[in-house]
Amino acid sequence: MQNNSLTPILEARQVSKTFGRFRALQDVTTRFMPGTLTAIIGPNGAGKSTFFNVLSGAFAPSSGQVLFNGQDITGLPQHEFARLGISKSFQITNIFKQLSVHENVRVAAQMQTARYNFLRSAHTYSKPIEIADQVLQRVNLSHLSHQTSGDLAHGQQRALELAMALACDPKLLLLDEPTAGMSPEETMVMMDLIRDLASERTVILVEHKMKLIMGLCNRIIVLHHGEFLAEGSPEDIQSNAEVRRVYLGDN
Ligand SMILES: Nc1ncnc2c1ncn2[C@@H]1O[C@H](COP(=O)(O)OP(=O)(O)OP(=O)(O)O)[C@@H](O)[C@H]1O
Repeated sequence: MQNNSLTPILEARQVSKTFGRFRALQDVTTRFMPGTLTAIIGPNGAGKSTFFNVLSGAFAPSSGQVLFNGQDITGLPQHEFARLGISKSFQITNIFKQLSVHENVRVAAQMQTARYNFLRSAHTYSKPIEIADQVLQRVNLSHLSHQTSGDLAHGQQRALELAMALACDPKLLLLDEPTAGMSPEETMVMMDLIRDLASERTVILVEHKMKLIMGLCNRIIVLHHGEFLAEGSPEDIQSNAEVRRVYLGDN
């Protein structure tokens, strides 16, 4: 495995994904450098979620390769992605709604610590509690630690998902529409949090809210009909005529 600043932390090489005879992704090649905050955008049905799922290990690509720090991770099981340090935002349906906020994060943290502390039972019990305390503070949910998760407001549930992803201390964090369904106030809080998290790790997100993306990310990738269309800074993308035509509706 390589590990220098010129090695992409994640790379997709000619990645395609078919569902039956339908090709949802076609030969997508792109690189994600360490420390960058990248948004994947595109019109409805462009293949964003499919690409996100391939990058996070939820789907194996039908062809092509995914590399993490230069290591081929194509088709590895999801838990191997997590072990390498790739975490994705848990979907709300993955929250145990009957458990408390703290318990949910502890379960996520336990998956991480159990691997390293298999034979050290005392540490195995105390470490997840410590991690849960830290990440809940990080996402501003400490005051709701003992609340039943199902009773949280929508924005707080999304913050809890993020806390669960952070409990694994990922090197690469993948977020699928982190502000979906949030109020403008909740969106602002989440944006600040993502900006803060991105100062310490690589972040890739799929997001529909253009204003949010433009103010948050330093790189944008545009997909269209399952193909790579463009990449660049927010300014590059805003002024790209092809992107404006297919994505922003300019003629
Ligand atoms: N499991 C599946 N089986 C069949 N077709 C699928 C499946 N998942 C996605 N597709 C199709 O692949 C295409 C890309 O879907 P995808 O969800 O990746 O797009 P998207 O850019 O995330 O869209 P949206 O912005 O609407 O969420 C769509 O035409 C979709 O209908």
